[in-house]
Amino acid sequence: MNFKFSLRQLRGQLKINKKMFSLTRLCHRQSSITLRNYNVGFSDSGKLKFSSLWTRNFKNSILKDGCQAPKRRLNCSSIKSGLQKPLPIHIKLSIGLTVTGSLSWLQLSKVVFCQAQGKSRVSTLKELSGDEVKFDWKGFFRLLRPDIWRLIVAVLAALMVALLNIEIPRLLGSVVNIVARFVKGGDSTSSFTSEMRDPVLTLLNLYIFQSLFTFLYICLLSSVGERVAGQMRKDLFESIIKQDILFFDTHRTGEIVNRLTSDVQEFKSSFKMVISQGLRSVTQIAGCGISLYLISPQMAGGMMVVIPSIIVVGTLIGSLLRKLSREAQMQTAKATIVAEEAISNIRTVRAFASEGKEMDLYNREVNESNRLNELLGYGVGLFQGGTNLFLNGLVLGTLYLGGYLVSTNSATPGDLMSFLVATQTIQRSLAQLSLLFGQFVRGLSSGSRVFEYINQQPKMNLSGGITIPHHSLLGDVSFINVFFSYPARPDHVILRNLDLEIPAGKMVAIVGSSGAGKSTVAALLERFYDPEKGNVRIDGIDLKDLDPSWLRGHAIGYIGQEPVLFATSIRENIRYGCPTASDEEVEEAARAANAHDFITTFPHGYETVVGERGVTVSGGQKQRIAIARALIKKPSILILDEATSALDSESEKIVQETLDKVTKGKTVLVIAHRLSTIKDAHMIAVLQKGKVVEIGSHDRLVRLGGHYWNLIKVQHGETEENERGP
Ligand SMILES: Nc1ncnc2c1ncn2[C@@H]1O[C@H](COP(=O)(O)OP(=O)(O)OP(=O)(O)O)[C@@H](O)[C@H]1O
Repeated sequence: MNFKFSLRQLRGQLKINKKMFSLTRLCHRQSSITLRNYNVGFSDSGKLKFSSLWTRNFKNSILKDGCQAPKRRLNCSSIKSGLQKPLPIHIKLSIGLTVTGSLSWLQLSKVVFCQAQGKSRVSTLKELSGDEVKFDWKGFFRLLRPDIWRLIVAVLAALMVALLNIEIPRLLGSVVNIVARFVKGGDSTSSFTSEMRDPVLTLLNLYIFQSLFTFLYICLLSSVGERVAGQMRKDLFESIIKQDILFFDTHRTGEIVNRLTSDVQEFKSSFKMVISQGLRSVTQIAGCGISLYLISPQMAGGMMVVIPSIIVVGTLIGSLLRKLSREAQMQTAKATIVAEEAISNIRTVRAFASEGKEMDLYNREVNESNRLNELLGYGVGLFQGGTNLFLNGLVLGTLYLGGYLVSTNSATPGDLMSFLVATQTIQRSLAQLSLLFGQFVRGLSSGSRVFEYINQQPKMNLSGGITIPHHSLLGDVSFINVFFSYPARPDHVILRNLDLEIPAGKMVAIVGSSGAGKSTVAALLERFYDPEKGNVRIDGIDLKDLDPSWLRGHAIGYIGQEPVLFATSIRENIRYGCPTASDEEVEEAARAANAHDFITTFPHGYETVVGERGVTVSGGQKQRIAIARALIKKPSILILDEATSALDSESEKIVQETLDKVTKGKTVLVIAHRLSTIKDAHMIAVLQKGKVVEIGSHDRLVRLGGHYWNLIKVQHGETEENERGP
């Protein structure tokens, strides 16, 4: 059994006791799933030792189920192991045969190694637990706290509306009784008007107060709902934007945006509806129930038998609908992700003439979403139709029973009227509750998804640590014995034992074949990730001790292959590098980046708004704006990650001249594909499989005739090939 984890990775990921821990490997092959649990210990020499604890094979039957009915869940409950505790394991097989699982017992290890179709990945327990995320009530009340008084007043107003409703049936009953009395011949001592005045005026007052309270609670609840949703969005965005780069490596943009938009929206609607209508319905049911009892205990008794049974049946059906609703929501999100990816990568889609394919893919997801939503609609329709039938039957029953009591003089026509109105109120409230239940559940699941991200703590803080004053920062960079794998693929070691020194003010180039790990070196210098072993230092200080926001905001300037500009003015794009920069400083940076001249030729000059993703400026111009953006923070260290490789030869020449000019006197790490651009570098390091295999000046490496020479030969061949043309 060969685990390709390094010891440090495991420790880092699992936060386990160093002596011993257990690890479960899910291995998915064509015909079976194997779960193997290992005890992992350390030999005297410090090497990892695995001893198999138990193995379970799940053969065709389970697999077939899972394959033929994608997304179906399989429960392999209570697999006993050699450990002291039973290990209940729940495996979820989803489409595409990705094996995930939620191993609730895993207190020792938080990471499960999954292998599916030969591809392996490590997932955190949280990731694996999927939709099992709980709603964070504490977090919710924290959001509510600033508006608690508004909420309390809103709740009281909603209660008042409900309480006033309770009195209405009785008053209507008394009105009916007066009418009935006058129909029979009336009372000679008083007139119809004087008899009617009191109940009618009271009713009118009640209706007016009800309207006022309704207005009050709706206004207050809307404002509380909006504020809570707004704060939720802010907290969510703050949490997302602060997440480690790993988070963005492992979550799709569409999924993240979905939580920020539809999930918050859904939660807000549910919140408002549940509090206003839910509270009102419950109070009305209770209040009208009491008045029913006061009017006629016999009829109220009959109702008390019927209503709880409706609630039980309603709850059962509601929980089925809830499951369906969650699936429908997830499917809708899936469709959004497909659309989002296609739209944001429209150029690639167009270049491959894949519009049809994308449409098919989207249509398929939308069709599935429609199917589930339609199914949900049928379910809800059936449920509501059934509830209506039942409740109307209830009214009819009341009329029948009440009519009988009136005919035997056990009740007055007014009692019957009161009873009917109260029953109708209860009926409406129950129907409302049945609707609300689905909404409540949808709101909870959306809220859980939002809080899941809000509560996710990044491992790396964005600020805090040492800052070096600008005048004393030399810009000496060193990589010392660095080992690194991307957290999303810990089994794949990218850098091993990397040693690299970039003396202050010098330029060091990294070359090597594609995938050798060149950009990874730059990512580590920007501290997007921490090395698993070894250190990256600036002026002898470990990056981990430096303030990351100072590091990225002041010390290092990055110029990449495909600069992304924001859809705002050129001035604001340059100022993005240093928000406090004055207009003069912006122009100074643009001049340094050879961008001022072309910017001033635009009709709106620096105020020209670049289109989405910077499409209104050419590649070379975009790159020079990006250079100005990097220069404005006056960094001591510059990273040029294939900064000219996406440009045509004319733009490349201009940008290269710019770069030659701006890099003078700075510590520069250049990642270069075109070797001709780095001939003058102080040092060239050849990277192969994450290791520096050759280092020296261009001349020295050419003389050596090794890896660098081979790269030059290959590139020379490519160039000739290109020049000759097809
Ligand atoms: N975010 C990531 N998560 C997981 N693996 C990654 C990530 N980024 C890069 N890799 C992997 O790391 C390896 C090195 O990638 P890197 O981008 O550093 O190579 P490179 O030498 O810069 O290649 P190129 O010249 O093609 O840009 C590749 O195998 C790549 O698949």
